[in-house]
Amino acid sequence: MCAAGRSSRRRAASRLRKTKMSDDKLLPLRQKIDAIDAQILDLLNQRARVAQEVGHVKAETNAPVFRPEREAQVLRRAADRNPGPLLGADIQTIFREVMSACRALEKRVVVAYLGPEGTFSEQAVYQQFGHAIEGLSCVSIDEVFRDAEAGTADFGVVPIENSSEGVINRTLDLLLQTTLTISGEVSIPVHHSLMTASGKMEGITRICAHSQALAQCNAWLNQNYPSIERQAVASNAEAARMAGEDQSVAAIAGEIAGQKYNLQTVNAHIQDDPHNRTRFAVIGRLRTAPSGRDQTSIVLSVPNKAGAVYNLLAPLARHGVSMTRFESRPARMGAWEYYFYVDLEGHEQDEKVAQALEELRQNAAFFKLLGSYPLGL
Ligand SMILES: O=C(O)C(=O)C[C@]1(C(=O)O)C=C[C@@H](O)C=C1
Repeated sequence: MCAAGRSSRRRAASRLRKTKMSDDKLLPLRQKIDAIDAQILDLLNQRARVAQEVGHVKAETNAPVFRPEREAQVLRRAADRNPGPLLGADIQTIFREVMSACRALEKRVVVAYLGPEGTFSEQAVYQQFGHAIEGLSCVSIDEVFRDAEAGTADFGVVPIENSSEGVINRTLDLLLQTTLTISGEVSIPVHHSLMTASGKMEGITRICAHSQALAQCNAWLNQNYPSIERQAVASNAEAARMAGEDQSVAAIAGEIAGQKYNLQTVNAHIQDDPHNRTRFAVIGRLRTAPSGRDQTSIVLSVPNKAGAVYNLLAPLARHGVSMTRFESRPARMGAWEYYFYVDLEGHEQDEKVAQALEELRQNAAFFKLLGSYPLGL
């Protein structure tokens, strides 16, 4: 064997010796991990058996299985008591999945969302419910509402506002009409990437994405691909599906959609706002109990006269209720000029909130309580 071959064998033998020395040191540590994992496994199933008993009590009293207020309290407590080194957010992710699995022993909730699979809406579903659920992919926000109203789904998750592009008008319009309530809110960071099947832009004649994503990446597209046609489609995941089937199509989508449809990233994080986030509403037939840190959403309308809105909201200041969000939307139907979507700090069952809501209800030309729910974690 030549010198080079002998040298290569020596290096390989040295690597093997180092690996064996390392494994000898790792063995007792891995045995410690195995012993702790056995305790975790036992404790998880102890917890699951108690959750099953909870499920039996709920079945006897026909009580709702999903309790957003209770889950918010469990997650807050886990993060507050977390001594580290695990990060609080990672501890909450773990406990969310533990509760999701326990809840599924009681009932595997069905959650409708704007599909297809791989959308940010689907990510929001998992952020709220964990993964032990049955997801129902819908082709439109309207269908999500219909499935939740019809009981085909227990809950729906719909986009309500994007930090770059503002409110999702269709969701606001449907919230006005629906019999459903808002029982939760989820906010997730939205990172858009430009993707193609080949990972290159040669031969690309169309860039497809949801209209919101095209708008959120408008400056970047103008800067980098000003001459390629842009086409709005039902969702980013749909754009990813198209790009996976057509070599002339590029998609703006998230990493999950890209992986699902076997796309390669051409450019990552192309959204114009690096802090781009989308807020989702969880809708269902559930009136959520107080969790200790809640928010209440309402819709109001007033006659079109000077100072009407200012006077209308006076009860909030009088009762010391903080307004956290205020959106106006032209009334597409009904007798009023505008509807005002208002988010308040507190739960409808809190005394000062209840008093303020009663005054608003009496003074407003139109009043609808959309729901009280735990503040996003
Ligand atoms: O406490 C309850 O009501 C439960 O059903 C238990 C549990 C949990 O695993 O902690 C599971 C589902 C609920 O949404 C809330 C909490």
